[in-house]
Amino acid sequence: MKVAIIGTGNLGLAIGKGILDSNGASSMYLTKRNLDDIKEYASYDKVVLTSDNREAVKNSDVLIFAIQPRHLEAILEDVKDLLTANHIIISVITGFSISRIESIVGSDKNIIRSMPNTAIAVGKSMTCMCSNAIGKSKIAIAQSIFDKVGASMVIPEEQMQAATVICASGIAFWMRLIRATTQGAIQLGFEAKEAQELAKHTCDGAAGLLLASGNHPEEEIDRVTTPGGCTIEGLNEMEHQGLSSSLIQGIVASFEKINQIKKG
Ligand SMILES: NC(=O)C1=CN([C@@H]2O[C@H](COP(=O)(O)OP(=O)(O)OC[C@H]3O[C@@H](n4cnc5c(N)ncnc54)[C@H](OP(=O)(O)O)[C@@H]3O)[C@@H](O)[C@H]2O)C=CC1
Ligand SMILES: O=C(O)[C@@H]1CCC=N1
Repeated sequence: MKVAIIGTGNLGLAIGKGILDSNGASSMYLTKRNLDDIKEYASYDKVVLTSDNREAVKNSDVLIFAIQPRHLEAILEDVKDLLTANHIIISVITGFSISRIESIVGSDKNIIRSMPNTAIAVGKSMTCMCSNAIGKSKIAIAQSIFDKVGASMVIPEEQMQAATVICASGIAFWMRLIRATTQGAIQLGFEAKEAQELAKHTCDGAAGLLLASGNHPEEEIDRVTTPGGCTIEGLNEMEHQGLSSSLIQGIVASFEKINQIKKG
């Protein structure tokens, strides 16, 4: 698979790294205007660095657009005469609809809108995606790329905003929970570094238990809560202080904001 990342910034580089680490591409073009930021990748066998998006499109089958929303239209206009029915066009751009992309490049192109998260850099992204009518036949190819760097799910386009909040912003939400746990551990007497290790690995273990067993979180909670013990005491106090409620309200606020941004 010949892959091009158009716009190798924070997310584009994370995707590129994830695909390279998983041997998911036979060649990879990385584009941006200022190549100094990614010059360390020049020494990779399969990688070509260029500021010429047209060169990248000509030499690749899978095109992953990871620029800021305000740049997409001009870049698509610039390359659209090179796009063919064989290209798989993947946009990771927040809030940019498939119909808007079709209006620039045509509805006869395979267009996939996907929302990975930054854990793609370590092979653990939860990536949601949807496609236009013609792109449905290629979505399995896109999934095979993103499954190498985590898990993927095909969803209707109407759910992409919600998926952005849960999976992309979700990385930030989970980081805050890990930070708060770290602060708690420091208050209980651990050194900051130790506290962070304890919080990170416990979080990883909790998610790992659910992924491996398919159990509901409450089932795993039941296994740790000794009647009259310290776990239920802590859990109930967290709920008295509104833990679940504040998380749900935060998620809903984030969703309302993303919909406002879309309308704006
Ligand atoms: N799923 C997620 O977790 C997240 C998704 N996003 C979405 O991903 C997209 C990218 O976000 P992010 O990586 O944070 O943004 P960045 O600004 O870090 O990256 C965009 C890159 O595009 C490059 N660029 C700009 N113009 C061009 C051009 N004409 N040709 C080629 N490259 C160009 C810029 O480099 P240079 O200036 O050198 O050209 C820059 O490095 C956004 O649209 C955002 O909506 C964002 C954050 C999180
Ligand atoms: O914060 C944001 O608006 C973007 C979308 C998802 C992650 N970052």
